Amino acid sequence: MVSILLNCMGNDNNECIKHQVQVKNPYLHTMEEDILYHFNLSTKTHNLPEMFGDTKFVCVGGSMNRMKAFSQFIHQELKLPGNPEEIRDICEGSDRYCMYKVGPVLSISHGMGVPSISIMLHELIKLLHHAQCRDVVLFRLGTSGGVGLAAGTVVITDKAVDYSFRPQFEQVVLGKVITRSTELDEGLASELLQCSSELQNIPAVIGNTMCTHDFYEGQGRLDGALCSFSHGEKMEYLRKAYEAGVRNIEMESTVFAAMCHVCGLKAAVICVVLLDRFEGDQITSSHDVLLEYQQRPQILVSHFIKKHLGLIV
Ligand SMILES: O=P(O)(O)O[C@H]1O[C@H](CO)[C@@H](O)[C@H]1O
Ligand SMILES: O=c1cc[nH]c(=O)[nH]1
Repeated sequence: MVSILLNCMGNDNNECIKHQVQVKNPYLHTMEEDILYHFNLSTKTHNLPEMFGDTKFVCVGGSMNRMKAFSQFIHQELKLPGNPEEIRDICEGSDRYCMYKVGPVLSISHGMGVPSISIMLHELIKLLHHAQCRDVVLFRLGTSGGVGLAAGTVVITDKAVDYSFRPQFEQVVLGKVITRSTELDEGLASELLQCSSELQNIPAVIGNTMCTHDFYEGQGRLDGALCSFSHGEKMEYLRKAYEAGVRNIEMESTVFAAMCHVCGLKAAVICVVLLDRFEGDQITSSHDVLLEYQQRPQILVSHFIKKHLGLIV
């Protein structure tokens, strides 16, 4: 990454443009202003290149509090000047998402489920494009249900798969289904696994992640307000998922992988497991244990970032 950065400081303009964040929308450049409505930012009212141009790592996760805590954590990890308690929410004018910038790291919340993260990603990718960012890596830092894995294990996603264990994301566009690949960067996943082996207390595996559109029936839970299947049918589905290489279940990975893939962005999904779904449905660990678990993907990615910034050899 450092060598690419150096290239972009020189005169090779084509090389620079090649590494800039791309959008796949021919209409975008014809617009006089682009309002990123859910971020409360706009190309006319904000100097996006100045605010975000040096961004290299974007970390996203469901909860606003988690992503605020991550920004404070990474601020300390990178030993940046200033008080981490005073990091400002760039999206404070909107109550949809929160966004914090800490040196080259952007930390953003995306809410729960595909529609919520998808809206955020449209605006995030446009933001990175307008800001002329280059060589950006995206990480989803999440929580998940494990499939044959103990609580606390971190799953680095190999393939993000749908309810039928297919590595694809289906989007309805103008009444028709468009299917997009959910391929993630293999090298990045391996590098993250290597990072986990350099850390204490971050048990990690690479496996497939199943993305569902619901936490309860959609993930085969028997404890929702509705349940239309038996315990045996649930176990059979989980067994089939396990055989297909699925090691965890969450609710955003396929659209995250698909949108990053289409736009040529390097991306990884790193989710900690909160329970083993073969053993139950309810999340019974204490608040403190869950808090420690959800810090694990953050510690892993912080280690990766520090290595890439040359802060650890
Ligand atoms: O912990 P986050 O990032 O929110 O991810 C997981 O947790 C939520 C469900 O509790 C879903 O959004 C799922 O994907
Ligand atoms: O079981 C779980 C736990 C967290 N998030 C999910 O989507 N499922």
